[in-house]
Amino acid sequence: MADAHERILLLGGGNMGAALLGGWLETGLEPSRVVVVDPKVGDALRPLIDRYGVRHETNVPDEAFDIALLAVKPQMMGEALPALRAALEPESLVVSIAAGTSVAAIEAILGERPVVRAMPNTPALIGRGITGAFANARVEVAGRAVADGLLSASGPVEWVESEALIDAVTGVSGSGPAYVFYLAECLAKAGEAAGLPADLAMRLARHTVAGAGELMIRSEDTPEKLRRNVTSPNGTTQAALDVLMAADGLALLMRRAVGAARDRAEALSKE
Ligand SMILES: NC(=O)C1=CN([C@@H]2O[C@H](COP(=O)(O)OP(=O)(O)OC[C@H]3O[C@@H](n4cnc5c(N)ncnc54)[C@H](OP(=O)(O)O)[C@@H]3O)[C@@H](O)[C@H]2O)C=CC1
Ligand SMILES: O=C(O)[C@@H]1CCC=N1
Repeated sequence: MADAHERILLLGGGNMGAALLGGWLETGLEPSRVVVVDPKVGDALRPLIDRYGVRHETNVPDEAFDIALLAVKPQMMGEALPALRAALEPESLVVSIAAGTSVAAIEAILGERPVVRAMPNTPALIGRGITGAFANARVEVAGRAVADGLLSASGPVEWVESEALIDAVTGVSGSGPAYVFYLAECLAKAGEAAGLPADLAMRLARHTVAGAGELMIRSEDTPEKLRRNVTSPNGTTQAALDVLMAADGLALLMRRAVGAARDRAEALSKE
C-alpha cells in the first residue's frame, strides 16, 4: 500500500471507519492520501488525527477522489451520499462497509460505477479482523486489488461472487464478535453462580475466550479437534457439553441468531 497513489475519501470516521483508517496508516499508507469527512471528530478518530495528521473535513471538499470508502450508518446513506457525487469521477471506486446497503442503492445515488460491498468486523481495531467482500461487474482486476489492499490492512479478505452472500457474512463475522463477547459475559455470570467472585469470574472468562480464539488461529487443527482435545471421556467438559449440545440446543440457537442477522441485513436494504 505504501507506494500506491490513489486519493481516498473516508466518509464516516466512527468506530469502523477509524478502525480501517488506523490499519491503513499503520501499514504505511501516506496520510496525505486520505481525507476523512465526518460532522465531528469522535473518540476513535481523534488519536489518528493527532498521531498522523490526517485531514478532517465536516463536509465533502470540492476535490476529486479515486476511492470513496463509505463508513456511515446504513440509515444515513440516503442523506450522506448525494454530497459525494461531485467528488467522484465515473471510474472512481466506491467501497461500502454499510450493513444491508445494496450496490443498487449506492448506484441509484452515485450512478453506475465500480462498487465493492465489504463487511469487516471490529477486531479490525487490532489488525485481527476478517472481511467479506463483493465486487460488482464494473470493478476491474486493478480496482479489486486496490480494494483488497485497503481491506486487508485489518485482516484477511474473503471475496464472494454473489452479493446476497454479504448478508450471510454479516450474520457470521460482521456481527459475530458481539456473540463472542456475549459468550464471555454469560461464562462470567455462570462462574459467579458457581461461587466465584465476580472479578475473578470475569478474568477467567475473558482469558478463556481470548486464549481459545488465539489457539484456534495458531493451530492447524479444526475447532472440533480442539474441542475434543479438551474433552476427557466421562470428564467435566463432557458433562458441560452434554448440556450445550442437548437437542442441538446451542447449534440451533446459533443458526437462528445468524439467520436473524442475515434477515435484518436484507430488511435494511429495503428500508
Ligand atoms: N460496528 C461494527 O461492528 C460494524 C459496522 N459496520 C458498518 O459500518 C458503518 C459504520 O458503523 P460504525 O462505525 O459502527 O458507526 P459510527 O456511528 O461509529 O460511525 C459513523 C460515523 O459517521 C458519521 N456521520 C453521520 N452522518 C455523516 C455524514 N453525512 N457524512 C459523514 N459522516 C457522517 C457519524 O457521526 P455522528 O455520530 O455524529 O452521527 C459517525 O461518526 C455502518 O454502516 C455499519 O453497518 C460494518 C461492519 C462492522
Ligand atoms: O449491527 C450492525 O448493524 C453492524 C453491522 C455488522 C456489525 N455491526
